[in-house]
Amino acid sequence: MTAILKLHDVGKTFTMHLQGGLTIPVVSGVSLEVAAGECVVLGGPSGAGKSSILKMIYGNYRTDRGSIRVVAETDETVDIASAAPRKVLALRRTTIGYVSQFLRVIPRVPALAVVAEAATAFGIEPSEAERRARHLLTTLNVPERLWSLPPATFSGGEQQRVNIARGFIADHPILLLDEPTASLDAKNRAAVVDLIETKKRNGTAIVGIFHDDDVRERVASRVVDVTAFAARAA
Ligand SMILES: Nc1ncnc2c1ncn2[C@@H]1O[C@H](COP(=O)(O)OP(=O)(O)OP(=O)(O)O)[C@@H](O)[C@H]1O
Repeated sequence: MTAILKLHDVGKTFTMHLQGGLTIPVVSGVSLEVAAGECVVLGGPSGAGKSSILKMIYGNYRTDRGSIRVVAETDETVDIASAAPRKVLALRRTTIGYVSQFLRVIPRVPALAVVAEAATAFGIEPSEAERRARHLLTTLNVPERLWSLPPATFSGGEQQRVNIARGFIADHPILLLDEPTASLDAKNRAAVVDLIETKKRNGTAIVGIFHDDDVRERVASRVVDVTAFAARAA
C-alpha cells in the first residue's frame, strides 16, 4: 500500500520567549508512514509528545526539522512542514480532518447546523450534509430534542459527540483523532469505534491518540510508541 502521509525525521522544540528563551525539546527523528485504510495509534506516557505530533501534521504547530508529506486530493504531494499557510488551509478543507478533544462552541448555532457545516465546507450538498448530520447524531446517541439548540449548554460528553459528528461527517482522506473518546461512556465509545472502523474500510488514513486500552486495541492497525522519539536537551 502506498503511504498517503509520510513523516521523515521530524523534530520539535518549544522556545518559551517569556521565560528568557527557555527551550523544551519534545521530539526528534519522528519517521512514520500511514497508508489508506490504516489507523496508526500514537502511544506513550503523558508529555511524550503525542498531541504535538498530531498538531504538526495538522499544521497547528510549526515543525522545526524534517518533512511531513501528504498526498493531496489533487494527487500532488505537499510538505506541510514547509508549506505556505494558504496551502495548509486548503489541505484542511480537502484532505486532512481533525477531531480535537473539545468542541469549539459557536454561539447561537444549533447542533445540527454545527455538524452539517463541516460537510458543506468540504463541498457536500446542503441536503446531503443535513442527512449525514442527522444520521451521525443518531448514531452517537445525541437526543433529537437537542439538535435545534446551540451546544454551549450541553454536557461535556454531548459536546464531544457533536464534535465527533463534525469531524467524521466529511470524507477527508486523512483523519487525525486527539482522544475523541476521552469523555464518553461505554456505549458511545463503542459507537465511535464503529465509526472509525467504517472510515478504515472506506480507505481513510487515520492517526489517533486513545488513552482507553480497549478502544486502542480495537481500532489500531499499529501502535507507535512516541518515547522512541524523545528529544534530549542540547
Ligand atoms: N504550546 C506549547 N508550548 C510549550 N510547550 C508545549 C506546548 N505544547 C506542548 N508543550 C510541551 O510539550 C510536551 C509534550 O506535550 P504533548 O501535549 O505533545 O504530550 P502528550 O504526549 O500528548 O501528553 P498527554 O498524553 O498528557 O496529552 C510537554 O512537556 C508539554 O508541556
